[in-house]
Amino acid sequence: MSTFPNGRTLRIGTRSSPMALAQANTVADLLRKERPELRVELMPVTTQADLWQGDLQQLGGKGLFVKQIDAMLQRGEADVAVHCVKDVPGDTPLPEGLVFAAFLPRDDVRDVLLFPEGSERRTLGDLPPGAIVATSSVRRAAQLKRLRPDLTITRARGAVGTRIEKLDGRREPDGGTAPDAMVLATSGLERLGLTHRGRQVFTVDEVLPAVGSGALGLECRHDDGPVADLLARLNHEPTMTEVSAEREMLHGLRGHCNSPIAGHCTTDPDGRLSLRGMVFSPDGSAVVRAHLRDESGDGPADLGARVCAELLRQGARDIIEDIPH
Ligand SMILES: NCc1[nH]cc(CCC(=O)O)c1CC(=O)O
Repeated sequence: MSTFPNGRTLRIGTRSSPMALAQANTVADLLRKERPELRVELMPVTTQADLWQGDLQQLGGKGLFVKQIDAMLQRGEADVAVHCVKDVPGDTPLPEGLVFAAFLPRDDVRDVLLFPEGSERRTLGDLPPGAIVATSSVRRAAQLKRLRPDLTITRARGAVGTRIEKLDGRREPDGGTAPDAMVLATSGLERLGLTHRGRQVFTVDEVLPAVGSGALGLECRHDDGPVADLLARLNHEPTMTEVSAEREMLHGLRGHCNSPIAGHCTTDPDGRLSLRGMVFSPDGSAVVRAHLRDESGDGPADLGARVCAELLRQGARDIIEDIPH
């Protein structure tokens, strides 16, 4: 076991959005608790993707939010990177030389519906026919259309707080028309202290969460033993196992960032893993689903591969290939 030298400052690379800063501060506090003498410092970066107002696809996809932070870590300008696992691309391995050293205990994985400030509406059912719901997630859009085919889905760009300002009409909405409702992650609202804005929390049966949702991943350089050992003390094993199963499934599906893919793994009371996966066409009209349990204890990689194989057997490849990207 190598120890992080006392004199050195541990630098945490993070995006500079309020949610990212809250997450990085959570990690910093946990590390200080673990090693009270440790000096921890945040290194906030406003990524190109954060500044870009246009279509993210034109810039190179949503993986860009993590790419720039990972590059800092690779260059040795930070010692740790904190990412929402959901934002870390699953089709490619982590950048050269980087590893996930730990995952924090998973927060609420569910998506939640919000209405403009002051609205009396509480559920999807309260929305009039043809109402506009904002989300940039193709996974949420497809599942909303399955629940309510009449809805119009529009984009929502920017940090979570910015999106809520657009919903409330305190800022110019994306596409010019103010949405009637918006879907966000429960965990994101919690991290910003905005839980009170959530109305209908969707069950995982209504809206299956994204792979990695609610989990924070802590990366470091694989050859940085002292930091890896320190981070390992924060690792929550069940979250690591569940996220591994979900990401194995995602990797096998070879989706792109326009693929509406959902995956959610839980640990049953008997300790066995249970993984659900779904792949949708953008309007939700086509869907394949699989739900398998790791009965024989073969582990997360095996379970992820089996759910993936079942989705592919049902035609997931065709659904994914049919979507422009
Ligand atoms: N795409 C942005 C993003 N990335 C992670 C979260 C929240 C945390 C999580 O779901 O893990 C959010 C906000 C949202 O989806 O509302």
